[in-house]
Amino acid sequence: MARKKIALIGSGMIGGTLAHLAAKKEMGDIVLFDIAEGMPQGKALDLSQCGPVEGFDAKITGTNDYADIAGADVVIVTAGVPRKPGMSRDDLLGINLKVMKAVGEGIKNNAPDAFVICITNPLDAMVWALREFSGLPHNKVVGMAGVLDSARFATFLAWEFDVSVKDVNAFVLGGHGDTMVPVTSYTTINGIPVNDFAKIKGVSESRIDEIVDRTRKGGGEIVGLLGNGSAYYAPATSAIAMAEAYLGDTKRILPCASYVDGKYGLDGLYVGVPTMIGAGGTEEVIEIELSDEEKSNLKVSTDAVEELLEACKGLDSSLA
Ligand SMILES: NC(=O)C1=CN([C@@H]2O[C@H](COP(=O)(O)OP(=O)(O)OC[C@H]3O[C@@H](n4cnc5c(N)ncnc54)[C@H](O)[C@@H]3O)[C@@H](O)[C@H]2O)C=CC1
Ligand SMILES: O=C([O-])CC(=O)C(=O)O
Repeated sequence: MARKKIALIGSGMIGGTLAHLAAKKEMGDIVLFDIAEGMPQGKALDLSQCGPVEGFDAKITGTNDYADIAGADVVIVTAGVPRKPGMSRDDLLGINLKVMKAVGEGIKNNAPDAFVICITNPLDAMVWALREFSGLPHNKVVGMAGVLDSARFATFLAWEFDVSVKDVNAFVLGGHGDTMVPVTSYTTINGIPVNDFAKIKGVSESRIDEIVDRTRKGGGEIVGLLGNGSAYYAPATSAIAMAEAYLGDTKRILPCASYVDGKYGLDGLYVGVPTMIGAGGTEEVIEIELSDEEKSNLKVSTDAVEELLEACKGLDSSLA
């Protein structure tokens, strides 16, 4: 059986990390694409030379030509610009929307059968625009954010309770902005609801609220510390988990920016919801019961995404 092919559009910090992870896991052969000349080729050479040390078989190539992504099984998109300290993700909308247009056309013309995972910010608007520009089916285009946001929530909870991260099952819904919705009612420590666990451990409700707030601002905290660019290790590993679910047809239930049309009272929007990923792409959006407060928090978050979609339509008339 031929090896799988993974195309990475954007070979910057996340793109390079994705390539390394995918190679180490022998997920398939890897094509690094970027508009910067020489850079994807250089990264591909460098990464190839990890093979003998780490013991992986993967052909890694770099390119500036979309024709080289032909036949890709999975395409992961990080092309565009990251934010700088003091900026919000939404400030990237204008510049990254143009990038999504070029990338969407490149995918449509060269890898129309791929499962496409978008990472570029502002995430929920960019994945929607990428789907529109590429014309691929909605179930084959998804955004990565919820796996990362949930991993941040889980990390902070594990630190607070001094327990293994493996036992923390944390859950974040909504858009990938500061209005995202960490859902404590669905967050457990190996099955024990987090609020019950907090009582057992003598952790106050206000401390849990602080952790929720830190999760919401988790991306900005790293942007502020790095000073130049944004997080890339955890974003890359989160997208790889989604790609593995597709390639292995594992039917994992992951929080993804999926196309929601009808459920959660939403009308044709990409936003973070529990999603089953298998060989069919995003096979099912799972609608969970939410409290009135959680519903109203989700509405604030989805309203913010809707505003961004309107802004996209204003900037590019082909989206209107
Ligand atoms: N969804 C999420 O949870 C997260 C999203 N991000 C976003 O991911 C994106 C990428 O982040 P990094 O890899 O750190 O940025 P980076 O700047 O290191 O890499 C981006 C790459 O895109 C390339 N590029 C620009 N225009 C292009 C085009 N038209 N076609 C192909 N390549 C193009 C650049 O040359 C650069 O190499 C940013 O928008 C960032 O905000 C970052 C972290 C988490
Ligand atoms: O904060 C940013 O700009 C990058 C990002 O989306 C994240 O790390 O969650």
